[in-house]
Amino acid sequence: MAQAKNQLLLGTFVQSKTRRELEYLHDAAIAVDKQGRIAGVETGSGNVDAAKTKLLESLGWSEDEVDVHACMPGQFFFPGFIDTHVHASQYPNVGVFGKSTLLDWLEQYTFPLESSLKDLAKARTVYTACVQKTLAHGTTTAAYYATIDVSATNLLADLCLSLGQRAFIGRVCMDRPNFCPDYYRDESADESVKATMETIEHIQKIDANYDLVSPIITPRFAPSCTDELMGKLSALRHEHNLPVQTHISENEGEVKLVAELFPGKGSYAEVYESHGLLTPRTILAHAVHLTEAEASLVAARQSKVSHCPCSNSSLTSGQSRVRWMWEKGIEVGLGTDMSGGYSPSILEAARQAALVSRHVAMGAEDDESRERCKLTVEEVLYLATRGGAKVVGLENKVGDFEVGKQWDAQLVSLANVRDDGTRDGEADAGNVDLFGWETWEERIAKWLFNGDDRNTKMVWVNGRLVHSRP
Ligand SMILES: Nc1nc2[nH]cnc2c(=O)[nH]1
Ligand SMILES: [Zn+2]
Repeated sequence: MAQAKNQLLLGTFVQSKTRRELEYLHDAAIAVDKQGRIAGVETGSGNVDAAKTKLLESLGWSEDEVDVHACMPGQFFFPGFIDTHVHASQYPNVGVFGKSTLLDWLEQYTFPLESSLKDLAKARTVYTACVQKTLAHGTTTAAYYATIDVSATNLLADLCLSLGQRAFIGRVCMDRPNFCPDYYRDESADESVKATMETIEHIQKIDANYDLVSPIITPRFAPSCTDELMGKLSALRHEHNLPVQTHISENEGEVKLVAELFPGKGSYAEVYESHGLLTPRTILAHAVHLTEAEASLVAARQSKVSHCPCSNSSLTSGQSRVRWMWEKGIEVGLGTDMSGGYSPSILEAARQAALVSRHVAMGAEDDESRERCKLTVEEVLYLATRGGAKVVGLENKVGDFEVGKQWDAQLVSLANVRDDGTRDGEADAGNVDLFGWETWEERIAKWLFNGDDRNTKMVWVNGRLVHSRP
């Protein structure tokens, strides 16, 4: 959808440059055209007004042709977050998991809720709330699992399009009788493929070029799928050139179950490999208990990993080793994995990724590996943006502020504490207090560890303003 006017954003822009480095562009200007594409970036003019004039001149745009948005003190623009693994259908259950672990959690909490969303009125309420809430937390792209129900899944695609969130929509496939409950299962592999095809065709109708919303082939995970289904879904992704998402090695009981259900396959990763499901466009959620050989196989196939630290702690699944995966050559992004994870926020996932990496460090054998395991502020924010963009295959479109990319961004606002101890917008100012002496590195660290949706003032996708906080 084209915007009525070109836009000009002015002020400070912060983005991941590399895994290790954030880039700070001060007194800068970014021009966004009506298609939501970044048409120009001007830095180094010395002040915002000079940057604005220079950029307008270079593009041949006149000032009354553009909508201008300038940062206030304490504010900065940041790329939109990318949630590489999230179950929209589980949103009502966030925080509701008791002491369960994966397999009993699925049976007790998850399958009953997902199955109930065949009620389309309920699905509309849940999906609307989920998309609005994640947008409010700065998530501009989400790789969603819906449910097995085609109409409800298609509704999620419609809602993402109308509310303006970039999304991958997965109609969940699960046909294994001995694992999936009778009340929530595809009747056969062929039925599952047919239903998936209905969602693909629906999305082709509403967003022909997948500009905003794309289908994604979604075998739930190996224990819920027959060999026949996995083979057929692989053929489907090949035929329609589509990405794939599934779960892998999340929990030790699950890994053992896969060994029992697929004897002779060697490993969990080999099960997917044997069906052609490990592709460069495959997103594997969790990957907590991968062996060295499995990680090498995943790296060789260039499949990607969605790290879901909040979920892995909540369901007692384990500690995923991000540095180890990076060193193997695997690209990693972050997932909220709602409602395995209790939070809709990728900022929270980034914070949890930093903490979990410290737990991995505490189990390391020597000082050097202890230091190496720990993820920095810069690294977890890379996971949340640029890394996530690579995981979902959109690195040429989103994740940073290069010319030619789409304006998928958030305006972050931190509270300035006044001399008398009060702050602007007191009630809604959030938890991050700035005293004025912090370096930019310190401001970003304070945001990472104490920020929340109160700090996310505006959110754009494809140049369209999709959320604003009064
Ligand atoms: N965290 C999580 N793991 C899964 N494995 C299979 N299904 C699920 C799910 O819904 N959530
Ligand atoms: Zn999941």
